[in-house]
Amino acid sequence: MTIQANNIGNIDELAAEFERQGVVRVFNFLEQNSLKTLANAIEQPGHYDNAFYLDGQNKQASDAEIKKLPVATQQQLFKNIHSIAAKGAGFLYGRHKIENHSPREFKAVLQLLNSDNVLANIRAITNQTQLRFADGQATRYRRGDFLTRHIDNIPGETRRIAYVLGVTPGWHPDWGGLLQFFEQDGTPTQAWSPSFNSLTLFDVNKVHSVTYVTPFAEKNRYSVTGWFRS
Ligand SMILES: O=C(O)CCC(=O)C(=O)O
Ligand SMILES: [Fe+2]
Repeated sequence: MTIQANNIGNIDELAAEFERQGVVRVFNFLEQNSLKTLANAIEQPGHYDNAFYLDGQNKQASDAEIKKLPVATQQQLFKNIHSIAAKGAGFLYGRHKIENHSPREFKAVLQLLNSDNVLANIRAITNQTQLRFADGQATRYRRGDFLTRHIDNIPGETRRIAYVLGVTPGWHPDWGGLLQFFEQDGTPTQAWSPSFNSLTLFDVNKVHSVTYVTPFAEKNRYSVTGWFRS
């Protein structure tokens, strides 16, 4: 199976925008049939574990594993996740790291992002000539999910450019789930609604978050995210 991209558009304009603000969006990234195939696969609930931050560690547990816990323990778990989040650290969302055993639609999108053509375009847009490959994960943010402020540049890893491919049609910006950027001091700057079929690219040193998905969101926020690495 293959997933295909549309023509990426005017590289010089995209590069100028990236240079100006360290973030740029490519709209209408995937070809229509490929987009439908991916959107259909990404909504299947079985793919995801809940990723969250607790006791200073990144953890993962499926819905079934959480449901098996006594109700009081479940409540305490979310209380603990929230009390760390209140201090500005942490996250809760559904995550599926794309690996060999992943659904073929997920592998195909990662293959596209690693194709010579896409890699060359991303290098040209970001002026990062040393990019070698992309890793990826499918993510699902449900009501109550969030990812607090952070940067993606982790010591010891070779992440250079973060990407987010929006795979939810008809997202309402009042539902939350915005990709929010900040100044270093925490002042909010731009926020992007996770618009369908847009590929957002940003510098891994930019401070950002995914805002809380509100209790009245009528959909889940799905995307494929990851990093172009050197
Ligand atoms: O989903 C997004 O918009 C951004 C995700 C993100 O910042 C991350 O996974 O590090
Ligand atoms: Fe991030």
